Amino acid sequence: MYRVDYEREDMVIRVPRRLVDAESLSRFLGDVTLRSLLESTEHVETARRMERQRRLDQIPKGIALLRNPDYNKGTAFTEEEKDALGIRGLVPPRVHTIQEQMARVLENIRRKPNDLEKYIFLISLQDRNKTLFYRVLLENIEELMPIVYTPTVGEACQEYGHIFRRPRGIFITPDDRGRIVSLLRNWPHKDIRIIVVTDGERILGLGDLGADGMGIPVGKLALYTACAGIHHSRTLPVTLDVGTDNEALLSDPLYIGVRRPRLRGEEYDALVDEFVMAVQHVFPGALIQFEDFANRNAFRLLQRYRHRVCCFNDDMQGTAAVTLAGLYAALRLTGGSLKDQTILFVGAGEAGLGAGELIVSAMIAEGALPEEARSRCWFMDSKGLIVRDRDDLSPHKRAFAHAHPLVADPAEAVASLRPTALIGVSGQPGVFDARVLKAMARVNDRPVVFALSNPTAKAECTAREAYEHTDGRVIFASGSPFEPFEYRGRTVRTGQGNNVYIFPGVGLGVITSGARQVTDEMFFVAAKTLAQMVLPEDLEAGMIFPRLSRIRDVSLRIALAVAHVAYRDGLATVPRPEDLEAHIRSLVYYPDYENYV
Ligand SMILES: NC(=O)C1=CN([C@@H]2O[C@H](COP(=O)(O)OP(=O)(O)OC[C@H]3O[C@@H](n4cnc5c(N)ncnc54)[C@H](O)[C@@H]3O)[C@@H](O)[C@H]2O)C=CC1
Ligand SMILES: CC(=O)C(=O)O
Ligand SMILES: [Mg+2]
Repeated sequence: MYRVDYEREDMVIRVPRRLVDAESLSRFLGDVTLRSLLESTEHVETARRMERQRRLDQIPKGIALLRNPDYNKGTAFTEEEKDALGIRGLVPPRVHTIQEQMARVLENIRRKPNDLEKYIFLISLQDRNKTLFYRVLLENIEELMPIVYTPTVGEACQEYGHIFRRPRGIFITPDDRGRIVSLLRNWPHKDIRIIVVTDGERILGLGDLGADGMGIPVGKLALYTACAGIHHSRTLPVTLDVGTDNEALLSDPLYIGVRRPRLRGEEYDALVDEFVMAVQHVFPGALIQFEDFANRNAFRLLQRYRHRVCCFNDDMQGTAAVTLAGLYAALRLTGGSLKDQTILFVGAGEAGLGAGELIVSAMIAEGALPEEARSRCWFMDSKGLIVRDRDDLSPHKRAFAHAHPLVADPAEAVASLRPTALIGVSGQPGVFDARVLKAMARVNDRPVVFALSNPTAKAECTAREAYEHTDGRVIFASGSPFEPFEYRGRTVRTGQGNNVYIFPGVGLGVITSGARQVTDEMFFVAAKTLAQMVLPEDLEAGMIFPRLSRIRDVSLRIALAVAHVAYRDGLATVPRPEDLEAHIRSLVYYPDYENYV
């Protein structure tokens, strides 16, 4: 009897010994791909040959191979492959290594006149050769993340219709009601584990970009692969194109989306509901990440689905975890405990309130009473401080309304509340002006200031401003990266407080354990793990997050912590492997060329 290990790592099938010849074995196996034979007798060679032939049969041949980004290797096909796959003469004679190809890619990128051109080049590479795209991204993550992700992805979304080359992901419109299952079935890959979905209404801090927001799910999923090693064929970007209220887009002849005002109310909810249920049907158990929905829908959708399906909202929960991690790391510099901090959020939306709730739980875990914990988190929105006397507060905001006079000026709020940490999630550039920063420096030895709004142009202040107006005493992080700069004779390198440190690892932990739900506890352990991974030398240099070059390790550790929670809390559906870490490691994809012959 053979023990056969299939592509679905959790499946072992017993093959009866009577299936001695390749043909009957092949019939028995159907179209499942045989990955390796672990135990066998005299038929190992036959089965291996059969597997090689089956693999070769799957691979497109001739010019179709060079046009297929899943299989294309560009100039890296071997001499044997050129003959076996019918491409001799269709590629140049010289065979390059992937390292040589990466050098060419980097030379091209660095030659581009601006970041948008770099984005176009990189996305075109993703269209031609995915292995090379992900390898270059992985090995040059510090240089290239600002291109495929914030800030450049924001500019790319603003120009999406104008720079459009090839479609990517699935677009679902109101006209698709009743047929979303069939749209999902059109996707070429069948084993989807992670879906990032947006309706484009709040793309970063840039507002309603309609269907052009597709750049965000595409970018986030590229990071799932680069940062956590989740194979790209298991990911799916989705845009619910429900129209846009952005007049400039509606009148732009090159806009790619449906030209209609945004769908609202029951019809909107019904479309989202059909989508979520269609995912359960076509890709059962896939993790759905809600991304960049506007405030008015985000809270409601998370509430509706978080206990029913495997999903989370990245802007609320992912951002919450990275913010909490930043605070924990800052405490390693300032001393003291979280429950004794006073935190002022400027911005009381998805990101701010999500972070507030997680911080309250973390303070309670340290022994604070719930009311005590809440009283340490203060919020400002566009109308000023969130206080008890206001009668315009949503229930989410009211949970943080404390007794205080209404103050509209953040500098005044800082002077009055004396926060130890100031967190910007308002999407309003310049809100942390010299007065605000100086006020923070007056009431703290080491003021903690996070300007988390994206993209860079929306940051509440720049890294340099934060240093200059606090005599260099600030502990700073920003949602989008700032270049290192010279300050009083030393090079300051600040950290990026962005949910990219969280969602890839959480996703990896969830899909490897087969978690049925994504819980707040998972984000809590993700935050703790992330903060622990900040090295003393990072802190020394001014960084309260690990260098991005360590992101794969960070994601792996977070995945492990998240999977532990899934097993401990009875949420896992994959049997617990003996060695969880080895199991997760074995599933991590490293982009390298496969030998086809
Ligand atoms: N660094 C990161 O990982 C993340 C950053 N963000 C960024 O955070 C920003 C906000 O995102 P969401 O919370 O989802 O948006 P949201 O629309 O839900 O909330 C924005 C909040 O800012 C408030 N606000 C507007 N103008 C203000 C002003 N002048 N003063 C004080 N408050 C003001 C609004 O009243 C609202 O409460 C965006 O720029 C987004 O890119 C969001 C998620 C993750
Ligand atoms: C980073 C992110 O998710 C945002 O700015 O929306
Ligand atoms: Mg987002």
